[in-house]
Amino acid sequence: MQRHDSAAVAVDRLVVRYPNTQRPVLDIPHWQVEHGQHVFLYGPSGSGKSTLLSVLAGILPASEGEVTVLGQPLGELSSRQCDRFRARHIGMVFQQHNLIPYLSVRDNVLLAAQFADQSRTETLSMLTHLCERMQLPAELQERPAMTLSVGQRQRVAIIRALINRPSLLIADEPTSALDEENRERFMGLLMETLQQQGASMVFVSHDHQLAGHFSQQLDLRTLNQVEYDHVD
Ligand SMILES: Nc1ncnc2c1ncn2[C@@H]1O[C@H](COP(=O)(O)OP(=O)(O)OP(=O)(O)O)[C@@H](O)[C@H]1O
Repeated sequence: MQRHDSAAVAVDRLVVRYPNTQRPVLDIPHWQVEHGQHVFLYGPSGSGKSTLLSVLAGILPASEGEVTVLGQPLGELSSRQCDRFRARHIGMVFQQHNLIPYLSVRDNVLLAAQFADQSRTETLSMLTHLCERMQLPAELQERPAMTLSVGQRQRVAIIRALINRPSLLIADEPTSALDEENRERFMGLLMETLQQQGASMVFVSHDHQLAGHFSQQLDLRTLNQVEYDHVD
């Protein structure tokens, strides 16, 4: 099997079916994301965007084919190894940012950093640095996540995803709860931080106004050979 050590993501002959369903959701002959590339992935509701992100994150296994992330074929990992690989190398931000409401911002972030190879001191200094970059006042670190505004929580979710200096960031509609001004500011900060860290990103959104921030815009229908069910 061909290896793609030079790419951040490489997908070969990928087929994905959910359990108890015959028809695949994804059938992608080949797709590659280069290191440092930032991909804006779009497509109609039900076309398989979230499914593809789950496969890239190693949350959902490929039914057929090979998915290689940062040179590691995910199919070669046990589920425990896959969890560890994800925690160390992949940052994830979802629409539901899943912060633990009663834990402080700091503890929410430290929880995500527990699998990282960096020390607690390094993590805390990275947290301070990212709070500055994301324009979050330092005193917010002590506050329970539930006391933050939606925009602040979204920025904490990004900080949590970046705390382990991931090489790949996977984002599913992370800006959906933000107003236009906060969205633009959030995107600017995110892109700057990613560039600084040299990370790649696959970002799913329905909001085409954001597409200009990305090095590549990709309609999933051009990759996926499965006809999606129209629900719109
Ligand atoms: N757990 C599941 N079991 C069975 N089918 C599923 C499951 N999750 C998603 N699907 C189906 O897979 C297809 C793709 O869903 P997916 O959530 O990946 O689409 P999407 O492009 O992200 O949609 P949206 O833009 O609405 O979020 C849909 O037909 C959906 O019903």
